[in-house]
Amino acid sequence: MKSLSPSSPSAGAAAVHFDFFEDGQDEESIKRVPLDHLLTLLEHAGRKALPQMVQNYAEAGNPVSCFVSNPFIPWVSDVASSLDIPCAVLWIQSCASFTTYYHFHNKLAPFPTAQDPERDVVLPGMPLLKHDEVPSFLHPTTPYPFLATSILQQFAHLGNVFCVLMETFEELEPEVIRHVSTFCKVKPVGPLWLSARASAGPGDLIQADNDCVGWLDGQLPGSVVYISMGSIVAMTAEQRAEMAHGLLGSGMPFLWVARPTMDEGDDPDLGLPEGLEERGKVVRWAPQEEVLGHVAVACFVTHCGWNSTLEAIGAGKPVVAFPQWGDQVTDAKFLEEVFRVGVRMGRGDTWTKLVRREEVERCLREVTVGPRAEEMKENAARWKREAEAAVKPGGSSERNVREFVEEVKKRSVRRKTKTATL
Ligand SMILES: O=c1ccn([C@@H]2O[C@H](COP(=O)(O)OP(=O)(O)O[C@H]3O[C@H](CO)[C@@H](O)[C@H](O)[C@H]3O)[C@@H](O)[C@H]2O)c(=O)[nH]1
Repeated sequence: MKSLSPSSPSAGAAAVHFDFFEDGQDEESIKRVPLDHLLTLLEHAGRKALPQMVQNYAEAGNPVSCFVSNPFIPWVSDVASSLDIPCAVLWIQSCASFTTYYHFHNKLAPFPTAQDPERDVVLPGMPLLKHDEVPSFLHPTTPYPFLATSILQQFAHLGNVFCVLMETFEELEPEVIRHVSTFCKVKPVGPLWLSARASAGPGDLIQADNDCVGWLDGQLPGSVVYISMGSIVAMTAEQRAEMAHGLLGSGMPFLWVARPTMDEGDDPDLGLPEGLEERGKVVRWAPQEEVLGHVAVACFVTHCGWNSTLEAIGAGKPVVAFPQWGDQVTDAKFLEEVFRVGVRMGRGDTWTKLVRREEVERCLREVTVGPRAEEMKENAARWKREAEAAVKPGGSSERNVREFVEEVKKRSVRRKTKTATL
């Protein structure tokens, strides 16, 4: 990866400036590194690089006043402490997931175990979670225990951070936010994509296929299914075939973000049924926020990554929830049963299960036709209004961002005073 200096042109547009450090890997070798080892490599390189980057910024006249880490890089708070710079965390999943991980880490409630894998989980401020609604990395059968280890380290580092910024909003998860606030300084500041749009526009590292917006312009209002599985998950060839036939069976036009799996490499042939593209459009990366905001889109088939979940909420679109792993299974429950804007297509960790074409078709019909679909549409429209209000001046998230900035400023002044008196 190329390293950029503070004065280099940044990657990403508008409000967000991306900076990079060397991880010692080239583009080919990194593909062969297992995911758990990648996190270790990142930590190793990051612990060395961050102090140097901080110094570079100071020398360029832009001293760093605060670090904001995310749940996969908890070691950042150690670096911040060693430099005497305040550190916050941006928790980029739901508050429901946060409290679940917190209770698991601190052994505050019983969770499914190898001996009792189907145990329900009861937590304060939360609806009951069935065993397949708990973030799947915490389940004894997970093939990705190292991801749980990595996320849980965040909770061991909570004492190092002065605030947990959360990508959610108070009106969306009121009870659980209230409960978490009793043991942790949490500030819900989302949906961040809505506030970024209102300020200067988001940055995006991946080039989107913008033609698909022109294609959407030619479709009838409320007619199109949008399908996307986020930035990590790709459907297997078998699942792609079932999805394709389900879409054909539904009779609805569609915009589908489809990529080969890691095992398939960069092969451009996705093996989709012939004639499929007469009925819809398949792209490798879409400008998702714009797509979800488009009047032609009727519903969103999503893997329920938390960003996609909040983008659906903020755009007011009903969803077919197709969770794959981790927090997505919890998000799917909330989308269906708490926010009441969607139906679940398969339960729990669907990573290794196949969802058949009939089920795809049934879910698409359920979310777009009939009284239940109307109710979901109304709920989605209400959440859109709530999300927009949260980030407007005076809204709950906007107030929390302002309070956070004031706190950083105060801490910065205190640090300067301390340095001056030494
Ligand atoms: O064609 C596409 C596809 C996706 N996106 C964007 O990519 C992001 C995807 O994020 P998310 O929905 O959260 O999915 P993942 O990329 O899979 O996110 C990982 O990180 C999330 C936040 O921690 C977790 O909730 C997920 O489970 C985990 O898989 C969203 O902002 C989308 O708008 C695009 O812009 N264009």
